[in-house]
Amino acid sequence: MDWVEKYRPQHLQDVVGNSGAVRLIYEWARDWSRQKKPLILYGKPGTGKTSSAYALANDMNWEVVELNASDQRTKAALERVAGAGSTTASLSGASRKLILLDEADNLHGQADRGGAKAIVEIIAAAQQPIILIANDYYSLTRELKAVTEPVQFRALQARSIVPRLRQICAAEGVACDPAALDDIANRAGGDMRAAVNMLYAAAIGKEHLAAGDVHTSAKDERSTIFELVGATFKGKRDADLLRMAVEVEDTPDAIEQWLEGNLDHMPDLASRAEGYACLARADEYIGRTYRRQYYTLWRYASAVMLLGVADAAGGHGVHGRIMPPSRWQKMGASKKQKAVRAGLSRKLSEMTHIPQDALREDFFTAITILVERDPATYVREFDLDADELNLFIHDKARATKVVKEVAKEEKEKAKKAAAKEKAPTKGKKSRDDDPPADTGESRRDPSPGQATLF
Ligand SMILES: Nc1ncnc2c1ncn2[C@@H]1O[C@H](COP(=O)(O)OP(=O)(O)OP(=O)(O)O)[C@@H](O)[C@H]1O
Repeated sequence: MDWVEKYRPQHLQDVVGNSGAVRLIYEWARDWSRQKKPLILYGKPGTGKTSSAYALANDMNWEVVELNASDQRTKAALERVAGAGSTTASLSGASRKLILLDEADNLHGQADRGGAKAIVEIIAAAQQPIILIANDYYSLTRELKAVTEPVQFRALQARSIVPRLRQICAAEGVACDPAALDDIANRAGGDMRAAVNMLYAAAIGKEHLAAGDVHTSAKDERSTIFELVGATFKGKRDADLLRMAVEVEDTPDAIEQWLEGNLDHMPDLASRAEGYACLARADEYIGRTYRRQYYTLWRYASAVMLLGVADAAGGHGVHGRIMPPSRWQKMGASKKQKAVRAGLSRKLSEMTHIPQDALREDFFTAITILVERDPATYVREFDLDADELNLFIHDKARATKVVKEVAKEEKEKAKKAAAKEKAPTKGKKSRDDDPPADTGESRRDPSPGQATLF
């Protein structure tokens, strides 16, 4: 089992740092009543938000019901677990149910805005304690902020991280040089998950961890995804593949996309089919990992896909160059990007009446080329915000600038149009052929250019 999961805090008192936040959570739970607002734990990754929620439930003897796949978070599902009809006691004898909603910045998932509103209403009137988790508080909707209580988790100090690493080393029987632990803690950037992962990569299989060991396993010298994909198709030893999978920065779902992209080019149909079957199986584990927040399953996902694809490829190597996944697949890297990508796909699909999957598969590259050539025009055509534009041009500063400039132009146009309307019409010949003022709404009509494009 990897150490991140093995050493997840079981009780609130095991949570390192953020003592104010932990106390707040405990007091909220101790005096919980229906009048209390749900909590939103927010802050940087790897600071203990999810762990604290689980530790709290454990300390309070509450059962955890986690709804974190967007398709589970329908109004009906939430109503069932949190609404008026939900019972307090559970079958397991736990006194209450703690409802956990991760990715609160993408609360409504597939639902439209109306669905999101309904979900916020259920949260506000919940009959069970609810904890939401988010990275960025400022990306949450105003409605959600109004019905919840924020609890911030700050990046951890290196001096708080070191004792935890020391404990883990002691439990694993690894003698450690204090300078090695200081080094890891300083590199982790306040993220305990990153620190524990670095410790694992540096210390696994060793009896003694020296300062130099950390350097050799540090970020820059760890295996890259290119090396991992190459090694898989060449059929490197199982143990090496699994070690490399721990070292690369990418999550198993990203590794899966890389393998899939390269499987596509394998000439032998039977081997390709065998490889896809392994990816499908791994995908089930990945889905379950996210749904249950049970990260041990990630290990199975990695093992199934790497060893399975290595077997299918039969050591013949990658056919041609190692290819990164397609632009569209790569965009799914972070939670926030996923939400932006899903929103964009939905929006473009509604505007163009092309199903989302066809848009992604057949039109995305063409749209990208057009947007890259003339971002301002497509910000207007597709009503893109800066995050959406950034998905195409991969330059956040430029995307923000373009979107701001377009908004400014639009505002000026609207102002001019309003002034024109107010101006006395006396003496002015009414002209039916005057172009209509450019209101925001007209932007949604497909232009002739769009019609030919799609
Ligand atoms: N404050 C902490 N004390 C002890 N261990 C921690 C702490 N924060 C994180 N960890 C370690 O990192 C792992 C991940 O932590 P957790 O899932 O709670 O982070 P998170 O803040 O919810 O991150 P994310 O925003 O990425 O979901 C835990 O399993 C544990 O090993």
